[in-house]
Amino acid sequence: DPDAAAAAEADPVPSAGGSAEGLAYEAIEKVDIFTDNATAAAATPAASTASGPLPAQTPPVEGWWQSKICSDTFCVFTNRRVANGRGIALVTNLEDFQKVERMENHLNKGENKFHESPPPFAETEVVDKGTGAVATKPLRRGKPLMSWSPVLIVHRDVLRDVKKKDRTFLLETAVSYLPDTTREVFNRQRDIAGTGNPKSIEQILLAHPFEIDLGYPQTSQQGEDHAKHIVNYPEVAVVQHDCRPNAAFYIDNNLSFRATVARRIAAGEELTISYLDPFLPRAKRREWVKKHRGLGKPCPCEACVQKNSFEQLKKSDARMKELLKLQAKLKDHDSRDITVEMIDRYIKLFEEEKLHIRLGEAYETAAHNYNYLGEDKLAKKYADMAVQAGMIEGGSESNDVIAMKIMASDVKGHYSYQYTLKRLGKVPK
Ligand SMILES: C[S@@+](CC[C@H](N)C(=O)[O-])C[C@H]1O[C@@H](n2cnc3c(N)ncnc32)[C@H](O)[C@@H]1O
Repeated sequence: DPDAAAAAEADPVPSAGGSAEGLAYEAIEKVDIFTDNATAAAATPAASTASGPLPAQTPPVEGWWQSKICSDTFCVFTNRRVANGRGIALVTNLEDFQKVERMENHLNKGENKFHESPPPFAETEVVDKGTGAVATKPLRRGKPLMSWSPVLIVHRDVLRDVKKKDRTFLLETAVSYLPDTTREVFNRQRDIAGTGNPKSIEQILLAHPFEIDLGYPQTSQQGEDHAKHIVNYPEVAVVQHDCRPNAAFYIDNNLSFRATVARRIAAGEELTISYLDPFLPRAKRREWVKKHRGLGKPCPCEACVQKNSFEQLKKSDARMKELLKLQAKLKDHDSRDITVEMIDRYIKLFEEEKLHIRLGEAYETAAHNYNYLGEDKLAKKYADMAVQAGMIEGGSESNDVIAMKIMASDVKGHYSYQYTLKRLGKVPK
């Protein structure tokens, strides 16, 4: 996909201001990297130090390890045994590395599997999109699909602050430290279609922007420090974007990526996730996809493209406008004019707009609002549905699921019961 490659080259960084030029910068040491790796040849050694190359650095078989391959405060780290031998590599600063190191027990809990074996989808060419994952059988809502621990974690500022040649070297070195099987899986995503023209690691990171935040940096001197990291899950790479996707995903407390079917998928239908916020206005979604998904073309999915009838698109825009307006009212405890019909309409709009990856939020808002009006049976029904949807969208340990379980267990005992009626002095005697 040379167009995508060119696009990524031209605009490689989701620029948050500033550039590599003019920043304090330290040349990284030239090293002979780990010899047993397949990608070493592709690595571009950065400027050598005056004293010449350092001896080879070989990570230990077990344990956390800090290489001396750094650029400024960003270094390459690894643990080749963690997550039951899957291993992990990082390019980040010492403090954020230590946060991940402390998560070892969590990383070891990664399930690292497709929930069905072989997975119920196959890699297939999708018209206008490239290689994607297509269902090989019908899949029901709620079916868990996959759970994978991360193999590469890169501080977001590496892509902004480290010079291209050096960051390429850091990234290639990090991947070279992964155990053989993991490295092979990683490298496969660089050329899924088998064109013989692999993507750079940076293109891979930007093509599928999963982000985690490791929390507020303790050593922060300036307000602009942050701990946002781009994370790679190679097995997920084949799943392409749709603004109205049929699979939901979240990153769990163990940093594992988990995907679940969000609406019924027919055999032969592409399995998709949303790479961006599905609530963005359509124009923004189109713009984003065009810029970041390569090909220089908008996303060909139904929710974005012009090839659908203009009427359909206008309807979708109108639905979103109505939905957001209703949502603002329903989320405001002080609204006085909410009716059962408005709540029903709100839910219907989610379904019509195919926002199946956000039903948890819709059902939760509905449950609260029915309860405000004293409609305890409907409140209970939607609280239960919010629990089910929340498991798909954020997992059983997510705050929303816990809160909705509590509400469902006793709707009349919940603060929201008859809240609006009481405020308006309308509580039936
Ligand atoms: C993580 S990869 C997905 C697998 C990819 N098709 C491949 O062969 O490597 C992300 C890339 O897939 C393509 N892609 C994903 N979703 C797309 C969409 N909705 N429309 C067009 N291209 C898409 C873009 O080229 C994007 O950079």
